[in-house]
Parts: sequence; structure tokens; C-alpha cells
Amino acid sequence: MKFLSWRHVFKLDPNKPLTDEALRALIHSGTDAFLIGGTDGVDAENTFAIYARVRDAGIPVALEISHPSQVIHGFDHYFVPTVLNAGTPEWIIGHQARAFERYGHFFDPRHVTAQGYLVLNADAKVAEVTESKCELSLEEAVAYAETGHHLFHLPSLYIEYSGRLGDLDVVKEIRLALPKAHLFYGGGIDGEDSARLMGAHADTIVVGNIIYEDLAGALATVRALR
Ligand SMILES: CC(C)=CCC/C(C)=C/CC/C(C)=C/CC/C(C)=C/CC/C(C)=C/CC/C(C)=C/CC/C(C)=C/COP(=O)(O)OP(=O)(O)O
Ligand SMILES: O=P(O)(O)OC[C@@H](O)CO
Ligand SMILES: [Mg+2]
Repeated sequence: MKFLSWRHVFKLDPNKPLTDEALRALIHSGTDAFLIGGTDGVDAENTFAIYARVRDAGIPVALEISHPSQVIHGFDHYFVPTVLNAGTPEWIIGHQARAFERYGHFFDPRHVTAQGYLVLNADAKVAEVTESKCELSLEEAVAYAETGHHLFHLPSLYIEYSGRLGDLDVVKEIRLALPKAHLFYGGGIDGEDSARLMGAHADTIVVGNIIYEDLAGALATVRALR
């Protein structure tokens, strides 16, 4: 699977404005891929608009599906989230099953990967929407990750602290418990130091918000992993 070699990913939010100049800088940054995704105000139109601006850049473009209307042809890869610590089964398997009713006939396992999320920042929109249980002990967090990997055989796990830098011990302990799992880490990476910190334990780091707040900081996160 292509994403296994990605060390660094920029996450582009369809609902946030980005100048052509900023986008050019991201394209030439040396990142391994673009991931298009977000929870708020994301629809087919703005998803396609950002996709159309990066599809010919020569960098893989993946879609992280957060709404069924976002399922659009053409991406190099599709990630279907399942939130392991969601408060209701809807976000673990419900929305996905309904989307399969609609799009199952298009499904190609070579281009679609299930991604098991552990949503750990209670203040993030994604935690609110999925009613995630974020107040987990270290042991509980590891247990959710182990369940996703060993029991559900998910091809990748995503430690999601969207909006703030996560607890390093949680990332370290999940890494120690699951040396063979492919771990994405996202949340609060804003420069070289935080990129190196989380990149030492996660296979792929995802850099989102800082793109829109401090482009130079965002670009520095790529250099940190080289
Ligand atoms: C036509 C075609 C090419 C078809 C391909 C076939 C295909 C892909 C079939 C699969 C269909 C399918 C099963 C789709 C999934 C449908 C769906 C809606 C599933 C639910 C996904 C889910 C659990 C969403 C919950 C939210 C979540 C985890 C979103 C991921 C993105 C994320 C964490 C954003 C963070 O958001 P941000 O905006 O940064 O938020 P903050 O405010 O918290 O910072
Ligand atoms: O926006 P930030 O905090 O960088 O997080 C990245 C990503 O994990 C969000 O889904
Ligand atoms: Mg965000």
C-alpha cells in the first residue's frame, strides 16, 4: 500500500482558504502526500476545488472521508475513518455501512484503506461530532489501539489530537505495544521540534492547522523529517 512509505503529510482543509503562493510552497516542500479532509463545512464542492488545485502536482493526493457527499472519483487513495473511541456506534460502523449501500459497487480495496482513529483532544470538533471518549488512561488508550490492530486488523491507526500537541507518552506506549502497526499521528505539529518529537514514534505525521497560521512553521516540519 502506497501510504506505508509516507513520513510526512500535509492535510488540506477544503473549508479553509489557501493562496496559490502558499500552495506552491507546500507542493515544493518535499512532503510525501496531501491528505484532503476536515470535519466542519466540508462538502463535495470545496473538496473537489482543493483536489483540482493539487492533482497535477506529482504528489499523491488522498481523501479522508468525513461525509458521504465527499466520495469523488480520481483520488490516488481513500481513507475511510472509523473512530475506535467514539461515543456511539454510528461513527464506528454506522455511517460506513450506509455509504457502502450507496458506493459499494465502486469499492476497490487497492485504493481504499480503513483507518482506526483514536480521537484524544476533547476540544476538537471531531471529538464533539463523534462524542469521543477522550479522557482515557494510558492503558485504555493502548487497549483501543491494540483492539483496532490485533482484533479488527485495521491497516492503519491514527492518533488524532487535532488542534493541540498530544501526550508523548500515549504515542510512545502505542508504538511500543504495536511495533508493526502503521501509525499516523496528527495534532499541534507546528515546527521542527514537534515534528521530530512525534515523527520519532509515528510512521506518518500529519500537519494541518499550522499551514493556515504560519506557513514557514509548516514548511519546517518537512525539513525536520529529512
Ligand atoms: C466513487 C468512488 C471513487 C468511490 C470509492 C469507494 C469508496 C471510497 C467507498 C467507501 C465509502 C465509505 C465507506 C465512505 C465513508 C463514509 C463515512 C461518512 C464514514 C464516516 C467517517 C467518520 C468516522 C467520520 C468522523 C469524523 C472523522 C474521523 C473525520 C476525519 C477527518 C478529521 C479527523 C478531521 C479533523 O477535522 P478538523 O476539521 O481538523 O477538525 P478540528 O476542528 O477538530 O480541528
Ligand atoms: O490540524 P492539526 O492540529 O495539525 O492536526 C492535524 C490533523 O491530525 C487534523 O486532523
Ligand atoms: Mg483541524
